[in-house]
Amino acid sequence: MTPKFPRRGLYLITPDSDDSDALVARVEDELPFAACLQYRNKRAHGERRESEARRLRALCEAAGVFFIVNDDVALAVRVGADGVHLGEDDGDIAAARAVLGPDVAIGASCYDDASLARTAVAAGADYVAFGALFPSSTKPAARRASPALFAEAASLGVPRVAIGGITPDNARQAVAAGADLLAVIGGVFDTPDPVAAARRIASAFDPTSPESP
Ligand SMILES: Cc1ncc(COP(=O)(O)OP(=O)(O)O)c(N)n1
Ligand SMILES: Cc1nc(C(=O)O)sc1CCOP(=O)(O)O
Ligand SMILES: [Mg+2]
Repeated sequence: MTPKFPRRGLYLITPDSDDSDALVARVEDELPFAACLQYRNKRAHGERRESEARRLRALCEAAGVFFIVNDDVALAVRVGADGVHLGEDDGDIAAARAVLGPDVAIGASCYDDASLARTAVAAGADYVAFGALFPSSTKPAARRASPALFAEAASLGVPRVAIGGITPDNARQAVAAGADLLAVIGGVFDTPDPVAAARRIASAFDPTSPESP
């Protein structure tokens, strides 16, 4: 049975990489702290992209982590992903739903715009993402999203993902604004200790967990 998209937690996204083995090894270490993993490698194409997606799909299956493919509905189908993430240039949500059927999750980038989120949910999206919440070194030109968007989108009834510049130090701010999941690349993978960073971001959802220095 296809798992349901998680309601809360760390939504890890793979960093760009030219080395498949290194990419898979890096992700494996942080998976225990993730509710969800998105395969996003803008440097991989064709067979390498498919092979990386298959390897990560298998790791997620074993770890019980929800697996999402970025941008590419056909690749998501080929590797049996649990979901696909679509941005403004990645095709129509209703068309993706028609291909994927009811059980594969669709996530939608909504940038800084609550009306995009309403349209996406009406078209069949299972979660919405707003960003960039903080300045992002991965995507420095990303337009900035107001923290107020998360409250505005609460009535949509789907998980709200925050993305862009999230780090262990600002993760609690994003959760306090109403984000249900925190999507992170650099705040985990560009740190000296990615496992510790992933653990700290995951702990932002636990109000009883003391903030570590
Ligand atoms: C969870 C999540 N949110 C937003 C994005 C960005 O999607 P998009 O605007 O299509 O940009 P690219 O990631 O394709 O460069 C995302 N991937 N994941
Ligand atoms: C891929 C992406 N999309 C964004 C958006 O705002 O839609 S920000 C972003 C980059 C996320 O990486 P980092 O965690 O390193 O900032
Ligand atoms: Mg995209």
